Amino acid sequence: MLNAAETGKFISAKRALEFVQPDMKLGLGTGSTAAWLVKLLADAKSNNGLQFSAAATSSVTTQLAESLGIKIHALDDIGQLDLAIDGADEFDPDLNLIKGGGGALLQEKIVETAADQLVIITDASKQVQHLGAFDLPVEVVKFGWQTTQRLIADVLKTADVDGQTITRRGGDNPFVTDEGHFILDLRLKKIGNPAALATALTSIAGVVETGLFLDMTTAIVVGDGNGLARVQHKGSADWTEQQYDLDAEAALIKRVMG
Ligand SMILES: O=C[C@H](O)[C@H](O)[C@H](O)COP(=O)(O)O
Repeated sequence: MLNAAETGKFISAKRALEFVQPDMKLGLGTGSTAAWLVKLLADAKSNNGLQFSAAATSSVTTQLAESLGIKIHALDDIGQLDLAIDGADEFDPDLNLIKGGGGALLQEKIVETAADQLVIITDASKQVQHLGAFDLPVEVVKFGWQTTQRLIADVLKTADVDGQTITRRGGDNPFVTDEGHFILDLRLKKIGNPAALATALTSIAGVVETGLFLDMTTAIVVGDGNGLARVQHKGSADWTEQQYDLDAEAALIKRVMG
């Protein structure tokens, strides 16, 4: 019923549900993998009585969650979160990430730095040895954005990084984030020192945030198309594995797909 990629996303979201305890305050991520989580949480709420409160990382996730009966609270009302669960565009062996492929990096970083745990749900295609194969999203304010773009190019030159800066489009116009900013995607291929690059970029006044999520992940869940979920916790080299029976999951998949 689902292709291998979607099955992997479903499996990682399903495995991540095991991190959720009753009455937790949750941060809900953005993207196609996080959408599975939102659907599974809505199902657990209505069919198993799971109680939780939630803040969201984007208008898209807010809309999806509320359409499924999950009330979304303002982050400032809900306060410190117990757990945030989100997807990623890339992860490295230290569980550092590139995020923002969907343009939600700023709200994601605000929500996820306010969470005691960050669980990343993903699949093996996102695993890299060095970050940077995925273009690095950088959120910039509209005012003077082309000047900011030039200053970013200078930073790359100074750091001896051979990179291009591409303005993200949304149709004929630049893509606009939930916070009213633009996104510049940096085509770097390989980021030698992610922490130094993040510091250099965010020292430019027009840069709001980067898609480098460093030292934030507490656990990563990697799902695959055969129903295998692998989990690694920060600071451990070990993976634990759990095999799901896809035939047994078929009814749940059908139910949450609506
Ligand atoms: O801005 C978007 C987010 O950072 C997403 O979590 C990321 O792009 C991964 O999305 P997906 O699960 O659709 O691959």
